[in-house]
Amino acid sequence: MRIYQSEDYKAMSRRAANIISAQVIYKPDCVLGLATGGTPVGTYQQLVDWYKKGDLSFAEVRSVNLDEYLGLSPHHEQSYRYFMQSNLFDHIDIKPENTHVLNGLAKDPDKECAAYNKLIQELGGIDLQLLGMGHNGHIAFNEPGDDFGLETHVVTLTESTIEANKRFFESRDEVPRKALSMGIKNIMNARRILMVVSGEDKADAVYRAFCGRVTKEVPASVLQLHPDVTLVGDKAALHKLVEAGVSVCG
Ligand SMILES: O=P(O)(O)OC[C@H]1O[C@](O)(CO)[C@@H](O)[C@@H]1O
Repeated sequence: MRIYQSEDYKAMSRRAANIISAQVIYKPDCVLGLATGGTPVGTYQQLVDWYKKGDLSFAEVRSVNLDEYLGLSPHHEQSYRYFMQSNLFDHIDIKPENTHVLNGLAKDPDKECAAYNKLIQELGGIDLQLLGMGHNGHIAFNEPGDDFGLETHVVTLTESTIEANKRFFESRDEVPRKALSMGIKNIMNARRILMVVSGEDKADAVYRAFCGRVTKEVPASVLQLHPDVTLVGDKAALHKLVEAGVSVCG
């Protein structure tokens, strides 16, 4: 596992974007696993910037997103499809038909999940999976206690995730209680993982994920078992790792 420590959020975002752009340059038709949440926004802005300068093209890239709220239409401003369109897809040359986000309005959510697993397989698997991490150590919407063997499935969000995500909605009541999410198994099957973390409020989760034992209670801890993980964080998010003596690259 490689850990890169950046001075601040901007530098962290630039470094993460560098790793993604290297993947796209190395394999122009790669399959990128993409994430939502506040943390990757700066990474997407940097990629858009490089695309606009003509340094990068996504014309052949295929993408699969980690998760989507159940019950939200793709046009809902808090849906993850909307997030991806407004933060990335609408500003680069990726072909719309090559972008895949779970359908939050699927009539049969279990069928939608099964079809998504098949899709990932048909695309040839994920080359590089971008991940953020929740304060309780969740990755995608895999909450503490979820089985590591699960593929894409319907999830009931924990109170802690609802609490963390209410900042995006008018009120707590509007936060959907369920979501569709890739499982830990899909994530672990990705050839490479890139996790981005930022801020003091993530320092504990980072420490528990990478210095603690591997446990379902901290879903991100499973990444200790993946052969190719890069963790990119700012000083505030990584300081507990550094204090524990874990070696990081500057
Ligand atoms: O980057 P943020 O906004 O802290 O979110 C962390 C995690 O929470 C989620 O947004 C889901 O709650 C994930 O998609 C993300 O990885």
